[in-house]
Amino acid sequence: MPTIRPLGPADPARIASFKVTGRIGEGGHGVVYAAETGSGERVAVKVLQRRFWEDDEVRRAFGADLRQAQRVTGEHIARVLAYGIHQQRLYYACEYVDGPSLWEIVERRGPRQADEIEALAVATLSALASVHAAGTAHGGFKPGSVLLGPDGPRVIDFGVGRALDGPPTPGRLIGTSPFTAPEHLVGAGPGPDGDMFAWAGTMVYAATGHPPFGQDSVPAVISRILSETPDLSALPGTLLDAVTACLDKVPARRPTARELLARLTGAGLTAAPAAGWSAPAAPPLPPDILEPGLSGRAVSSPAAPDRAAQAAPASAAAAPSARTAGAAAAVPVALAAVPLAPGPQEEPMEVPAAGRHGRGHRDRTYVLAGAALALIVAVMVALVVSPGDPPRARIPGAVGSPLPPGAVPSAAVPSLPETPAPPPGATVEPTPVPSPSPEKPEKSERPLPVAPPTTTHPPAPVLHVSPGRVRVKSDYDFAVNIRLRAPGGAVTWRATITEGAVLSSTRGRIRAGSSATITVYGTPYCSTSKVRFTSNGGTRTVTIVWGGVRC
Ligand SMILES: Nc1ncnc2c1ncn2[C@@H]1O[C@H](COP(=O)(O)OP(=O)(O)OP(=O)(O)O)[C@@H](O)[C@H]1O
Repeated sequence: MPTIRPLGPADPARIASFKVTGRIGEGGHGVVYAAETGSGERVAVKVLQRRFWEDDEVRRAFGADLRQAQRVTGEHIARVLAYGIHQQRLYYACEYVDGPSLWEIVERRGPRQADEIEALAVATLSALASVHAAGTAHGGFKPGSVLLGPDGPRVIDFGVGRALDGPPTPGRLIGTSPFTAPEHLVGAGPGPDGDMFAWAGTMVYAATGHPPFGQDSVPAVISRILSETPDLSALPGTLLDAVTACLDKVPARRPTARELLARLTGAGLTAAPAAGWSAPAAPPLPPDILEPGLSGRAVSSPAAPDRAAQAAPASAAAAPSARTAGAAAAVPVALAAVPLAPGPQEEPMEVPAAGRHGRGHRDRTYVLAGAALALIVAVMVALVVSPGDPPRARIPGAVGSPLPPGAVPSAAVPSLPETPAPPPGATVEPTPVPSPSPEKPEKSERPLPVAPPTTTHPPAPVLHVSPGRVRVKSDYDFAVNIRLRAPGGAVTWRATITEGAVLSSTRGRIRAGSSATITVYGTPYCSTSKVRFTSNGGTRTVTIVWGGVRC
């Protein structure tokens, strides 16, 4: 089972509606936390690095791809439960799988036995078939994407790789894993065919402990992916044809997950190994052991106890097999621009310009579709503001367009209610009266009239709440600014929000006569978020109805 470490000072206590309970690990894209839902169910929440949130293109793709991923269900899937934005970071929550990844288990215990690999093949093909049937692709399948839970393998992170790799541009390589399909190396976007290539590589990894095309240096691995046939002799014979077919350099010639699944189950293979899943616990790996990536660094592997006993061929170690090595020289791909020692795994690698297709086309489609959806969505968003308890006033989402009939009732924008009387405990202090100074003799001997002592009320604190215009950047990316004002005395406020959105800040103090603005980031469709402000200037509730085309 994954080791859950305590949270550090920089870790969040909550992510949207999830209560964060510990830190599971950190990958190339972000940090994975253990968390709980309101009903105490354990989930894994991955919070991506901030650079992804900052990239408009990635944010848009993330929303579109995760929405599709949310529809994927299946026995061997860790379902995506929610996704959104948390403190300027993209996150997604998925089912927690109580087990190590295939990568961790192979690093610890060495290559897997034939029956386990066969079961792994069936389970992961079943998962990929579900992903592809939902109209999406995994986009980053690798040994780290397969978690070995107590009830069998579960595939995680589907759809995410597509979003995060970004669109192909001349000179930028898509995919940074040694399991990447050749077409991605020359600019095509991730898709089901690429998943099949990565699936085959993952099976080779399970059987040998090494990616099929090695992991020694970036140019060498790219070169082999593009032109060589790996050594598959360690695979169980039952999988040889399937894996060979999936490693075809021509994407269209690879079988689909569904076809392969039918073929393998037809031949009697099942998703359960003969001895059953042992759900082996993998102790945490030392920090210097990284998951195989085209990082330019070889993965150092500790001498695992049962590894030596496995018959992993020496030639299948980090270097390619003898059978594949010779062909590398013949590859006509100019790799001069590829850095030999690239930075972190996530950095895009430079390759000679390639054609723009695949993801580029998909992205353009998303942009257009997103714009159209955004327009539709924009007119279906409504805000409701109330001064604490109902009845609430309903106002349209101020997007400048009439709402479609039946979507959200339109109404005039009401003026926001004031908090009436000052709080009963307000102190009233007398205004100090200057006493005549003995050092300064008065010109007149007649005593000046002394004003009777006065008392003034300091301005009573009152909180005004004004939701602004709903900003719809894409069919996924909604935000509402809420302006808080303190026209009377200083106001100290706290905000809480129900599920489905994230606040830019949850507490603050506004000086008398000043204002502050907070942002509510909305994520899912068809839900309602309530932001409740409690303060010494009254309680206010803003109800946001996130409309959408699928409501
Ligand atoms: N749903 C989950 N349930 C339990 N553990 C998980 C889940 N998802 C990820 N983990 C664990 O969290 C840790 C970090 O996972 P992560 O996916 O970030 O690693 P990675 O594959 O190296 O990253 P990346 O895909 O970003 O390069 C791993 O130990 C992984 O097994």
